[in-house]
Amino acid sequence: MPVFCSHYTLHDLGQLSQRDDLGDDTPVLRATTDARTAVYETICVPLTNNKWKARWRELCILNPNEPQDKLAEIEQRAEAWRSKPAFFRDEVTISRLDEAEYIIPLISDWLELDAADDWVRHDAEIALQQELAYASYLNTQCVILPPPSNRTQVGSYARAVNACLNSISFMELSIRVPIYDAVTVMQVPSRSPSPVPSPVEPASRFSPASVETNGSPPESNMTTWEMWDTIRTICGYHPRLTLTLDLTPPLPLSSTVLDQWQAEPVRNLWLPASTFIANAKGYPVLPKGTQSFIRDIMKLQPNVILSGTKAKKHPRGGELAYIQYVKHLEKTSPSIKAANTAGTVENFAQGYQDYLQAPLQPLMDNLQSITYQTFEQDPVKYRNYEEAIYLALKDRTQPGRVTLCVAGAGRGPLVARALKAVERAKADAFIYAVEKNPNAYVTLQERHKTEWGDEKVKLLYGDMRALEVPEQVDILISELLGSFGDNELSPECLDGAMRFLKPEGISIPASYTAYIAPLSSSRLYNETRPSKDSKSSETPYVVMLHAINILSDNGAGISGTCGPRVQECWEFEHPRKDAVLTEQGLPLTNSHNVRAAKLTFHIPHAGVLHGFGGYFEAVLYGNVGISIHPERMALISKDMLSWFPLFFPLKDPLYLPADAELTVSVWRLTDARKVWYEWYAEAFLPVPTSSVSSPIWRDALSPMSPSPDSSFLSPVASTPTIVTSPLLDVPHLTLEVPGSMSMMGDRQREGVSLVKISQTALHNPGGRSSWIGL
Ligand SMILES: C[S@@+](CC[C@H](N)C(=O)[O-])C[C@H]1O[C@@H](n2cnc3c(N)ncnc32)[C@H](O)[C@@H]1O
Repeated sequence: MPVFCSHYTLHDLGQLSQRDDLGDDTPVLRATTDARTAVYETICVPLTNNKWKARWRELCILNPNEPQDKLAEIEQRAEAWRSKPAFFRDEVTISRLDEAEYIIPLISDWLELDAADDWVRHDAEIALQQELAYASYLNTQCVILPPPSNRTQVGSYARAVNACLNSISFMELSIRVPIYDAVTVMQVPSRSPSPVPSPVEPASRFSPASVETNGSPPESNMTTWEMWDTIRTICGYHPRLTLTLDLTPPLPLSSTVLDQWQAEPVRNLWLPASTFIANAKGYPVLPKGTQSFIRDIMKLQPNVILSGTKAKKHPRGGELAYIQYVKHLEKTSPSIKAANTAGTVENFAQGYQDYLQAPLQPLMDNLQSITYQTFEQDPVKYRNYEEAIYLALKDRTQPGRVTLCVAGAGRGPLVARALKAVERAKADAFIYAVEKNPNAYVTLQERHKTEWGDEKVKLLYGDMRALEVPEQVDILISELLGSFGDNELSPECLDGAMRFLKPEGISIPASYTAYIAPLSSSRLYNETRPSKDSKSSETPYVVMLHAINILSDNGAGISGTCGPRVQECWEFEHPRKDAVLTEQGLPLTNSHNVRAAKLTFHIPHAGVLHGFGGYFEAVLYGNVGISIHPERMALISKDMLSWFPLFFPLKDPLYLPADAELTVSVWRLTDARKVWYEWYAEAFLPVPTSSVSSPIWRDALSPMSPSPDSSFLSPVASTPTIVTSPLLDVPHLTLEVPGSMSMMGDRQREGVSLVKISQTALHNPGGRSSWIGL
């Protein structure tokens, strides 16, 4: 549940201090009582007051027009302060420990950590350390830092914050960042102390207004998200660095640009009364775009800080109308509603969001009963399997007894569903149930004795790749699927089981397909980063993806060659026709289960790539399937609980500018003992050909590439490397557009080259960090 917080300004506290009924209360204590009576949980107050601001300015911003002896005296005092920074009691708003209990302190917003002037930055950093040390002493959990305002000095701001993070333990530093691009570059910082006369050499600290003339960097047009990205990157993705997203600026027309924030550690939303508009009755409401942004971001459960609500900006409703309205948005947030509805994945996954789990190895390991029990809670998977078996039975034209085999029966739920389907189809059927887990086999024996009986079911104990079955069957049913389809070795196990399927027999599932999408998620990056364990960033994890953003869209990109937002890697079909078999009907090698994919994604907005989401979709029989594909799961197997996606991490984040084209290579590889995945990515930026002197043309298409038009050359040495769009890479360098592509603006593609801008390492070569045992 988000915590609601009321912002009190120094002016508000000043007014409270004038009240006759204050008694023993301080203004902060009274503000806390008032807010908590009015359904807020906490209050947010400036940590310091104008007395501190005046002292700091007096010490740190010198006026060169002052007489020399006065300047020398101030400098003495300033040095004394720098050597032992401390507050006087009347410079802080919270001087009693009991005042601090329900407080989120705001660090002084006039501190210019990003001032253009070196001295101002230097002294602002000392003051920041002083304020943070005091807030930490007060035992506050989180403080809010003012936003950077001078984008050319964001690096200095971030360096100072990083120094504070490393010197102060426990406390979270939350940077207030405007949600959208409303901050302008300031040649003269707006928070600069009072106007000062022109500078005198050499003491540049005399004047913050004198800056950014000679040799200063050009004005930056960073978006606010890029500004945040710079800060958190400089701070090394510090786990105690969070965001206070300021909703003061109006939102952009395109909401997808705001999706970036979904993947960030948003701790607080700063929501001023001025963002609200009055509805027809005069009550405060939010514009449509802001409503839907807040509903979406509620899945991160940020605290909501309401500001300026006492100012009577809107004719009706009073102060409480704002909080009531935001609470209504929270209640109607799709993710909160889903989380509160029994039977949904979101409800089932409570507590598992973004929690990394090692994928199961059901072939190598024997599963625990509790794991089977968790599978068996899934209402959708078994329903769809039953339906697929039922349809397969109904479609049969041959008369007589039908034989089925459940390969990998576990504790027997698919045997029970197969029996139900047989009953519904009124078929004469016999079922073999194969299982290699000796412990689950006891449960199977129990159910066989008490529920199923010899007439309907025969149990077979052993590995389906080696076991002999008394007769070939008509329908082979299995569920050996992982989050990426083939990652629990279904292809290898079913290769072994195909011996006991009749030549014209049916496999349920008939096929399964692996998909990936490029993801941003600072949380998952933090969990898998190499500093913890070098293997951790080369291991695919099962994870209920939550605070993430899929960076790609369905656009073809400027080159016209990008695929959809979530793309297919490869497919496995059963029964399969391509393997060379031994006399025993087993494949000679596992080469036919090797796969490779090279996929190109369009990245519409700047973002940081932290890894890939891995998903699968399976055709069970006919039009019955199961899917965790993010865009199709609701249509194919809504509320199916058995699989969370896979996350393929990257060791290092890869920054992608807007309109970049990302080429991702993934391999499924194998030797005699194991199967593993390797992956890497390259980023390209389309530029007009005229600006490219000599493009390096790509080689012929790789024979491994499943889709010829998504293949790129392997990286070449020089940086930046220039390659052409795959579409342009045809014999004689003529532009031949395949039929499906010809709709994409040829005008755009003509004259467009792709400049390579970055690349990741190859992850998990040879399966050195993660593999699945055969
Ligand atoms: C994912 S579980 C599914 C269990 C059950 N069919 C269900 O749907 O609840 C896969 C089962 O297949 C078994 N299994 C995996 N590989 C096998 C093999 N090569 N031979 C026999 N059983 C196998 C595992 O022990 C496990 O019980």
